[in-house]
Amino acid sequence: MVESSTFVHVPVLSRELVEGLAVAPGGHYLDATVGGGGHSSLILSQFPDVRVSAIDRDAEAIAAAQSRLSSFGDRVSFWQGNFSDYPPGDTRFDGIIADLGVSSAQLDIPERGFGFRHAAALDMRMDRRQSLTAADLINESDEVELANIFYRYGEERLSRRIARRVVEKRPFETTVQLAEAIAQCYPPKARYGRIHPATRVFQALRIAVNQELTSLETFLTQAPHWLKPGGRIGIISFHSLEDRLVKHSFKDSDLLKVITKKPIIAQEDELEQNPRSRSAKLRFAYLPPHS
Ligand SMILES: C[S@@+](CC[C@H](N)C(=O)[O-])C[C@H]1O[C@@H](n2cnc3c(N)ncnc32)[C@H](O)[C@@H]1O
Repeated sequence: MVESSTFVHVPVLSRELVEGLAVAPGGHYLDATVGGGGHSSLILSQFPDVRVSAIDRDAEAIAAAQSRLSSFGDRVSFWQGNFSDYPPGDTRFDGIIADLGVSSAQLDIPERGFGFRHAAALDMRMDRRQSLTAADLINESDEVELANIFYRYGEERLSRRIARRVVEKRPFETTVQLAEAIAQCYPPKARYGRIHPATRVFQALRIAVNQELTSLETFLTQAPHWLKPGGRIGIISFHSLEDRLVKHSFKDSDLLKVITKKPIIAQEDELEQNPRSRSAKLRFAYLPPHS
């Protein structure tokens, strides 16, 4: 179990997310990706009479958020699982937020296998009750399948070359072994650029292992039904495929009306302080009061 002090995540677009949610006095909010509890903590502390139901599929994130939000007592409750499987029962929310992808805390804990700075087993499962790991995908998928994953989810130009090398060199056990094999597919100069050549493939593998896009698609079809009339939904995405799904599901929804025609992005001050905010896009929609 990870101590909450080691599970640190600086939330992005916090001000914009909380403002855009237009929090109602006494309201009940769903944080579908509580992570380290940053966004929920802001909502609970700024609005003393609201409640938050918090979801995360990662047990360590839930433990960290429970500890961070303990001072709010029974104003906050937790559910561990995929937001696409959430059972809201008869509860309807005044607002729903999701801040997609991986947290810096998950990336920074070597044993989780999301990063490649330290040697660790190729895991990458957000929910460790799931059996499929990154090692399974890397060591068992065929070459075409791997190339497709690297290209589609990582926009990796050398997807085929990397897939061929992976198949030649496998089995891989550790993150570092895989990162080195990927780097060797690049000319030496490119290996020392600002972004490590394995970054895109690692992102792609993570998205595939956790089936992030299918989970998001299911969530986007269900979440509008969990809102009270007038309730808002705000989603932060970090990947162009995710943002496209969010944009189209809001625009094409029979239930929702779009609030943000263009996505909200981070301001200069946040971009300087938190490089992760560079790719963040926030979109809002609402359920009209008389729907
Ligand atoms: C960017 S972090 C959220 C950080 C959080 N907003 C904060 O302020 O600390 C994303 C979190 O979403 C979780 N997550 C990603 N996909 C999920 C899904 N389909 N269902 C539930 N949780 C998910 C991850 O485990 C991770 O903890």
